[in-house]
Amino acid sequence: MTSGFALDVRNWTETLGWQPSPQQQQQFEALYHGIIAGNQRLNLTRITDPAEFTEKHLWDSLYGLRPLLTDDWSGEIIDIGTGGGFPGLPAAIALTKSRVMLLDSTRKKIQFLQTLAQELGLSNVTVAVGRAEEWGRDRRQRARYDWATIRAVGPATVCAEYCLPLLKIGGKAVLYRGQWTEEEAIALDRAVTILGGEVVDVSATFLPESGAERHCITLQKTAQTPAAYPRMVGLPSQKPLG
Ligand SMILES: C[S@@+](CC[C@H](N)C(=O)[O-])C[C@H]1O[C@@H](n2cnc3c(N)ncnc32)[C@H](O)[C@@H]1O
Repeated sequence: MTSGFALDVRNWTETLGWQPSPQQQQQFEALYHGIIAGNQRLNLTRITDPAEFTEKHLWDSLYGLRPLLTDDWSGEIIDIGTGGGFPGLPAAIALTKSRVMLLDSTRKKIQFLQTLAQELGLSNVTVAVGRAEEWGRDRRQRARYDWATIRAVGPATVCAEYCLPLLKIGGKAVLYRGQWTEEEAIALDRAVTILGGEVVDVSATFLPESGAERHCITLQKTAQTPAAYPRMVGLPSQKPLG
């Protein structure tokens, strides 16, 4: 399709238990080129090298969704603060039966992602401009999603306040983190207890090429989130729970 992009997915079966089909490989490649083109006018990513993109955007996005990759999973995911479409777009490519909502507060990024999703032939993607705090209070969105993903949007306690109100009871949220400290774990436990959830998994790994440290923190919603949450726009990050 394009030159200069070598999608090296040799170890994906070993590390993810999953391999992309030829069509999915083409979509990943087209995603790379779309992001690089968009980067010229939007600040989407500092990662432009193809191998680094494969590891830090594609593999990293899918690592947090490993439990879904082994199934013919057909639920609804919301990617909160999706930015350039991560982890949401790799998720939509890999999970062909899922529906993926890409939410971001920056209109121009969302307009770009809408066009990109169409170019990639992703009919399972919907996009929206909005703040997670407002969406969590919107009756049409609250308690609607099976899974939420959130990467590089804020402290874990803030991410929990953005994600849990949007999940159905039993739904899960994956918080993508780099390092993970005891202090963060304690604060997150307190926050999720307030929000009607619990931490069900903390998975530490290293990126397969660079060896950079990653943690995926999985939350599960176990009860209705109290009506007071999420708090008004800006408050979760100004006064984090926990
Ligand atoms: C650093 S970028 C991360 C983008 C992407 N998730 C990734 O990992 O590459 C953070 C994004 O979150 C969005 N964002 C921050 N706070 C938000 C909120 N409360 N609601 C919706 N989007 C938010 C910003 O507009 C920005 O695009």
